[in-house]
This record gives sequence, structure tokens and C-alpha cells, in this order.
Amino acid sequence: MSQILIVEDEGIIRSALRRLLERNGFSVTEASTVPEARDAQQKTQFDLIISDLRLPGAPGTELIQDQTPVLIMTSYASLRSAIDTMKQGAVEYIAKPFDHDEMLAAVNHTLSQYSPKTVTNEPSAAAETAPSPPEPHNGILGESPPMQRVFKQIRKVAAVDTRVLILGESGTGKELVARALHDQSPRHKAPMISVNCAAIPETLIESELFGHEKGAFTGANASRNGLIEAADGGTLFLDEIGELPIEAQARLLRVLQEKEIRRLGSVESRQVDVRIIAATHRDLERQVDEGRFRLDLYYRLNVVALEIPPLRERGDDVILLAEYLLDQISQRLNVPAPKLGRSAREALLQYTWPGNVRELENIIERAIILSEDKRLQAEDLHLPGQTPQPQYESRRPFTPEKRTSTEHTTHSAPPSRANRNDPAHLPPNDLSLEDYFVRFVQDNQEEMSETELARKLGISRKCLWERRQRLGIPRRKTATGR
Ligand SMILES: Nc1ncnc2c1ncn2[C@@H]1O[C@H](COP(=O)(O)OP(=O)(O)OP(=O)(O)O)[C@@H](O)[C@H]1O
Repeated sequence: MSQILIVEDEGIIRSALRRLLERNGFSVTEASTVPEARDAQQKTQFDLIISDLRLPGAPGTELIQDQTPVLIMTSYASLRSAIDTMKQGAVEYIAKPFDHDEMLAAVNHTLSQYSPKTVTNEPSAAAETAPSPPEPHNGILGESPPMQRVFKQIRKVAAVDTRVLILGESGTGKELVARALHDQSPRHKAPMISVNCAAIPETLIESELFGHEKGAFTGANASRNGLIEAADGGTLFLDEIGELPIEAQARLLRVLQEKEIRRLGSVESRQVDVRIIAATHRDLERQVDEGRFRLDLYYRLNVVALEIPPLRERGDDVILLAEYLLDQISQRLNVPAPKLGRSAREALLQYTWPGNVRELENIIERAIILSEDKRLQAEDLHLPGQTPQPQYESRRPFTPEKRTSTEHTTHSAPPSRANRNDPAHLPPNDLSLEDYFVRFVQDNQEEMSETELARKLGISRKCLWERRQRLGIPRRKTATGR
């Protein structure tokens, strides 16, 4: 049963709230000031604190700490006080007088978001012997101090309707963070639409984002909503915003300034209410200096910047994530989950993870498929630069890639045990897989479009683009933007 601490100096409100919560199966403790609340916290570990903002003496925001989520009640409901409260780390605020359904929804939502800890008053025997597996925070796993800081920032900015720019290397979890921001925002019932600006061909990006009228360009046979309109009322996540072509940047700026969009080929504007969250692995300030990104758009997007640390700076989180992924992926593949041996742990901690968590996912999946042991050792991981490449590697490169549901393991997983010795799966002329990738792209990029190249390599356009960046073979701009 979840333990809730109510901190409220008005007795009538306190007991009404207590009755409401007890009727709904919560265990409740009351306090009327911050010091009383602190005393209660010495005795019980609460799953949630609901506190009035204004209390005699110290305000309720004093109770905001990293551990227990705090829901602040205030009769001074204004955007300003909500923003201030959230900035101090409250997970939710609610205006008084509250209605019962609203309060219960806020309580349930907060408890489900902040994985309730096992109540520690009387730990069960099972809880003592078997440590519970780590719980992801909104699907994001991490116990290291840098990740705790990220979680705290997410809590602060999610509920405030502000634009957020998420910065971090490829595969660090920027999209997961955007999802967490949306899910914890008042917009969570409306859609979050994700657009990868690097994955849509330049010629299509404006019509994808803004929509078009029939006849706006060759091939526009019917009018179509853009993705910004589709996100109306919700959140638009613009991933790899640094790749947005300059013309589309001007149009996007208009959306941010005027809160309206104009479809291609239309003279009419439509009002839209969209929260924009953008992400990039690029140094946008440098892009601005180089004239590739509009300064005015940069300022509009960069209201709050959230930096996601690379995996190599998260200490033991790599082990936590690896164990979590071993369980998750084994379940999906319907095979028993292997454990991590000591040498595997050491190798995971030493490796530098250029592809971050996405790379770890791929490495773990490959190890599960290929290893026959119940305990994985360093050599089972085939980490680049640490162990020889497996002889049976597919012709298709196996480097970090973001999967879509359709391309899942089909393209990225190495061949099954059955076809290890099939010559079709041996790498040509002993080339490393990355050499093979570089050579293939260099030899074919003049004749093939990006879509064709990606198809031949068995990867997505986005993955092709990511590898081009990583391996230093950036795509040359063409007149058609193919
Ligand atoms: N802390 C984490 N806990 C659990 N899974 C994670 C974590 N971080 C990332 N992942 C997983 O790693 C993969 C990559 O994450 P995501 O797509 O959010 O990264 P990204 O930074 O947006 O990458 P890109 O810049 O290439 O778009 C996803 O499958 C995601 O679920």
C-alpha cells in the first residue's frame, strides 16, 4: 500500500484529503508544518508527499528532495507559481480548491511515474533476500549522479509548458527523455509526434512538417495535414534539429513566433498549440556561427537546455543497463537470460561506447543470440577494438543503429548459429565491417541515392546518416537533396 504524507495547516482540508485518499486505498500520515513533516519522515519512508505551498513557517517546497516526489497544492495558482514550484523540483502542482478526481489522477499519475519504493517499515523476507531489479524512471534506467541530475531536471521542466532543447551524443536516450517530458506534462493525453529531421529527405521535409494543399508541387495530388498539425494540443519532438534545412528553419520560426502554420501552397494560416521539444547531437552554436542554423531559431528553441551524459560518463550504469537489457531482450527472444561474468563486466566498464545505449543494446542482443554459455565473458561481447571480430559476421555491418519496428533484428542481427559457416556471411577480403561500410558508401554514393544505399546496406536512412557522421564520410549535398 502506498504511503502518503499530507502536509497542510488547515485541519478541514487535511482531514478531507485524508478521507479521500484512505477511501482509495492509500495509507496516510498527517503533518501541519515542515518540521512535523520531517519528524514523520524519520519514522516512515513515504512514496509521495502532498504539501500545501504556504504553511506557517517554512513553505512546502522545503520538503522537495531527490528521494520522495512532492505534489504541491496552492491556492495561488498562477503560471508563475507553478513554474517556480516546478523549478524547485516538485513533480506536480494542483490548484486549491481541487476536485477529487483531479487530485486522485495527480496522485496516481505521480506514483506510477516515480516507481514507488517498497515500503520499508516492515520489509518482507523476499525483499531482504532478493534485491529488486532496478526500475527504469519513465523507461530510463540510471542510478549514477549525472543521470539523477537528468531525472531531477526532467521533473522540473516537464510540467511547465516551455520549449526544451535536449543535447547529447547519438544513442544517449534523447528521445526517451523527450517522451518522459511529454508523459509527465499536462499534454500527456494528446499525442507526441516525433520527427527525425535527418531521416526525411530535404525535398520532403517542409511538406511533412507543415502539410500541403493539393497541387502545391508536382506529385501533391491531394491536400495533407503536416506533422505539426497532427501534434496539435500535444508535443512535437524534432530530433536532429541541426539537420533542418535553412528554408524549413524560417517556417518553423514562424510557428514558434505566431503559433500558426501555413501549409505549402496555401495562403491561409491555422492556429496550432504545440509544445516543441528539439534534440541534437551537434554543437548548434557552432552551426549558428557557420551560418547553417538561424540564431533567432536557436534562441527560441533553447529556452531550457537538458544535457544527456554519454554512457562512458555514467559509471556503473553500464552494468545496470546491461543486466536490464539481458533480461528484456532474452524475454523478447524467448531464450533464458545469460548472466554477466566478471571479465564481461570489466570490458563493459572499460569500453568507450561511441554509440552509447543503442550500441549496448545491439551488443547485448548479439551476445544473447551467439553465446551458448549461461555466463557471458568479455569475448562473448565482441566489443570493437577489444576482441577479434567474429569470423561469421554478416556482410551487413553490425554497428549501433536505431531500429524501427519493421527493420528490427532482420537487418542488424548477425546470422544465426545455423549459418555461421555459410560463405555468404564471411566478410569480403577480411575487411573489417566498418571498412566495408566506408568502401561501399564511397564506391556507390555517386550513382545511388541515400535511400538506395541504405537499402543495399540493409539499414535505415537514419542509420546510414549516423554512420556517415561517425565514420567521417558526410554526405555531399546534391542539388536535388536525394
Ligand atoms: N537510460 C536508458 N535506459 C534504458 N534504455 C535506454 C536508456 N537510454 C537509451 N536507451 C535505449 O537506447 C536506445 C537509443 O535511445 P534514443 O533513441 O532515445 O537515443 P537518442 O539519443 O535519441 O539517439 P539519436 O540521437 O541517435 O536519435 C533506445 O532503444 C532506448 O530505449
